[in-house]
Amino acid sequence: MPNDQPSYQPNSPALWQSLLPKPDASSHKYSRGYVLIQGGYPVTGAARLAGLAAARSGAGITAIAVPEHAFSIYASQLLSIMAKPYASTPELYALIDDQRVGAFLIGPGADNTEETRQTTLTMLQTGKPVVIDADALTAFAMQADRLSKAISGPCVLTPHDGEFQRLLGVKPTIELHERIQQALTASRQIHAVILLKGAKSIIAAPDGKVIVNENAPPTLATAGAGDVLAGMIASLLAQGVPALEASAAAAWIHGEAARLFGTGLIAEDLPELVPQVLESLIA
Ligand SMILES: NC(=O)C1=CN([C@@H]2O[C@H](COP(=O)(O)OP(=O)(O)OC[C@H]3O[C@@H](n4cnc5c(N)ncnc54)[C@H](OP(=O)(O)O)[C@@H]3O)[C@@H](O)[C@H]2O)[C@@H](O)CC1
Ligand SMILES: Nc1ncnc2c1ncn2[C@@H]1O[C@H](COP(=O)(O)OP(=O)(O)O)[C@@H](O)[C@H]1O
Repeated sequence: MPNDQPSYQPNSPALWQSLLPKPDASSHKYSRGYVLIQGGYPVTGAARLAGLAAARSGAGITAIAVPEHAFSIYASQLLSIMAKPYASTPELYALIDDQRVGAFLIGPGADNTEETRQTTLTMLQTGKPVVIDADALTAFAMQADRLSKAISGPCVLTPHDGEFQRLLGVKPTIELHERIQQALTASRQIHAVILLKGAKSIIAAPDGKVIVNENAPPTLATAGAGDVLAGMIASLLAQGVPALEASAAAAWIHGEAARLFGTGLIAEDLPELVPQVLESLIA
């Protein structure tokens, strides 16, 4: 009897370790990757967590585009990560137009608004890698076709079950093979890598490749862990790692950092442990 269950690979460093970026003597901060994150208001912690994660994952420059009225909130708690204020939509789009940006992240704390939708579409128009998470997924609830039409470059969507259901009108199941099929169908429909988060995260690419990440302790079920993961993926994309491998590597490293920390994990702890995990993988 033919086996029509979708095939997948368990996530392991062997799938992506050789692609991890290594700085050398010719590196400068821009050549190591510039991540631009959309920062929202009043939920400001999420983009900052993502920024920390992007920077600790090796991006040479991480910046958060912030509405001018929220600038002091962001800037007061950021040092190496830059808060870039904008007073108008054209000013925000000028930040997005910066040729040096290597990858974008939108969603953490962005709010479910028309502005979030338009900013996402503007990022996608650049053709550069874009990570779409959290509120930027919700902002396209039942409008996945609008996203798929706009995607022209590498793109990773990182829904949890609720966001997946809002975006596509399909409730993810628990059964692994059916869940893989759901992620794969979404990936083909949207033309993006889908990282469907959970205890076992499914990472599906439009070409049919699927990786399942099980390196994830349950302590990751904590506020902001997804924001950190999104920042890590954006960082690897900005450093030139392809979308499927960037997603798989980030998921594995994220889980490993959580495992190293152990009990009492909060999202802030994850970026701090990423360098230790990267060191063991790159050495
Ligand atoms: N430090 C910060 O600043 C932080 C800021 N954050 C930012 O907050 C913003 C919105 O966050 P949010 O928690 O309000 O929205 P969301 O996660 O969509 O939950 C809404 C509902 O969805 C459902 N649901 C179904 N499946 C689910 C699942 N697997 N995991 C979770 N939920 C699931 C569930 O409803 P239920 O199914 O239980 O009825 C749930 O009540 C967003 O911008 C984010 O970036 C956070 O990241 C935290 C740290
Ligand atoms: N029970 C669990 N076991 C392992 N990992 C989990 C579990 N629940 C959630 N995670 C992981 O934790 C992260 C939670 O992300 P998300 O739901 O977006 O949270 P937030 O919006 O608060 O950042 C994801 O990487 C997900 O895979």
